Amino acid sequence: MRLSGFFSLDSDHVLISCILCWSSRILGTLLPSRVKKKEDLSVNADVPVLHFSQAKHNLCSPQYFWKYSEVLEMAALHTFLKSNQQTIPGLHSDTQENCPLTPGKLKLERSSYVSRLWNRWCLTSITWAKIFVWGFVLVALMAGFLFKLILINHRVVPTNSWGGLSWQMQIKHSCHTKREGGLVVLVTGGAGFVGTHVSLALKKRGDGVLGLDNFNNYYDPLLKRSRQQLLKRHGIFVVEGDINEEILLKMLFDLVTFTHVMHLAAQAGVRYALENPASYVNSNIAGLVKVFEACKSANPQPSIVWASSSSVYGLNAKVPFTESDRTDQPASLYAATKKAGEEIAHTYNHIYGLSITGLRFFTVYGPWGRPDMAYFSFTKNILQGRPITIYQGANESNLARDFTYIDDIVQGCVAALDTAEKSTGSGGKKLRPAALRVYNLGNTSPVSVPTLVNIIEQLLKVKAIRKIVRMPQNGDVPYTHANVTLARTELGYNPTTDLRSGLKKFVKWYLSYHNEGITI
Ligand SMILES: O=C(O)[C@H]1O[C@H](OP(=O)(O)OP(=O)(O)OC[C@H]2O[C@@H](n3ccc(=O)[nH]c3=O)[C@H](O)[C@@H]2O)[C@H](O)[C@@H](O)[C@H]1O
Repeated sequence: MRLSGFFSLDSDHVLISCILCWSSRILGTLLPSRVKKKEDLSVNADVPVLHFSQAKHNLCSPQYFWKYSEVLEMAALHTFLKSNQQTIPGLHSDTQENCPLTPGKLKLERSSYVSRLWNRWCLTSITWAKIFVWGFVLVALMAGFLFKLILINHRVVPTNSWGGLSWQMQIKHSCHTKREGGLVVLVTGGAGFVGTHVSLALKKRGDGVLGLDNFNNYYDPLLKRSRQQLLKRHGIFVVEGDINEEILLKMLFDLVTFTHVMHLAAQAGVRYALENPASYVNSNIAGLVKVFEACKSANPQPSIVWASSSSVYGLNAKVPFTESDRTDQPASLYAATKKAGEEIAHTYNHIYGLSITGLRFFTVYGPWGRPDMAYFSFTKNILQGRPITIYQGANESNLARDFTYIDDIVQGCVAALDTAEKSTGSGGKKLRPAALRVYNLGNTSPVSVPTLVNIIEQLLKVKAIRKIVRMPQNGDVPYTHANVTLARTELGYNPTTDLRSGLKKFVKWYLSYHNEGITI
């Protein structure tokens, strides 16, 4: 059972504190029977456990009292007795004089019923009943602690997922290269749309590939499981875990010397940020930092290629979008987190010498795609005879996207990995300046959304029921168009698939996937 990371949880601190506190109380309850002589009853105002005999006029005969962490109560009693010209037999005189109190400010109040019951309980001598009750409380707390320990370990270390010889063997096997100078790549978001395609492309040419995916339910996890099966058939293992699990990342980096990290795990989707903003911060910012941290600490450090987005151009009106254009007007939280990612990349490059390449993807589509995207949901709804909603911009203008086919994107990703310079840090320190790059990966020919629908209708041979509405304030931008000159020059990137050809392949996959009886 692994304990690392466990004790950092606040609730556990509380639980452990409870156990210690109640253990001391139990011991304390059992001890008073041994405190019999007056000389044992000196009070130190600095010590929270107070023993003193009670003044004659108060209640009945002198008895032994003791309390916990109640300096104020003692002080209040002291004030009361002083103002009534009383002393407390059994207390050292200097303690009576030096009590930390301000006469007149505190009032002696009659203790509560529960408190009196508690005192009476404490004053009785040791009994088997008392031992039994306290023993029971202690055992219950320990049981709660152990139960939580098991639960947390179950969550952090799913029995069928992390650790063990077989798990390590699968990782090693998946990372095995089959060509001279082959890359060893950790693909985060490995069971995602782009992650699956990039992993397959790398594996096919003989690189070692390990996937990492949390299989979250942003869209149907069954599709991710199907992609995982596909990857498995090609010898690619996908570790089930989140990029925010630092322990897992450390385990993977300890186990494998990755030459590259293809970081594709992210919270995607522009409009979903209105529903679940925290997931964007968690994955696209916190998760990105965790990945960079793991890479920075690795020795040797891998080179990193990661997915930024065309959405960083935001409200930029200048088209086509070029890498040097302004990106300080994000229209959605998704865009803002991707922009933040680019700035974070700059920091890790600057401080730690990580070689980092950001790729701004332009509305990627194709087989095994994401069901939340328009081309996918339109296909599904048209086939099911359900209406589709088409957004329009100002003055009834059509929205348009530089839809980019997955194979072209894969080509750009692989080229970015191949051309990435090595990171220059070691032992968490930069030794010399490292490469920091950003490229547009688009198709360079925007198509309007109604045209997209026309093509899908023709391919499906089914008419869409169109519902045209004014674009809501949901983070959408009216138009995207990539200038890919830089990627063309430096990566040899060359998109070749037009929207009709790409959608044809998508529809073919969609129909065959559903004919196999899998529902999305
Ligand atoms: O390039 C990116 O960086 C992003 O690309 C993608 O975002 P978008 O370009 O918004 O793609 P997508 O949702 O397919 O909507 C396409 C068009 O259909 C319109 N649209 C959408 C839904 C609908 O019901 N109706 C509609 O008209 C809609 O208004 C839009 O005009 C990725 O999802 C995102 O993760 C990110 O990678």
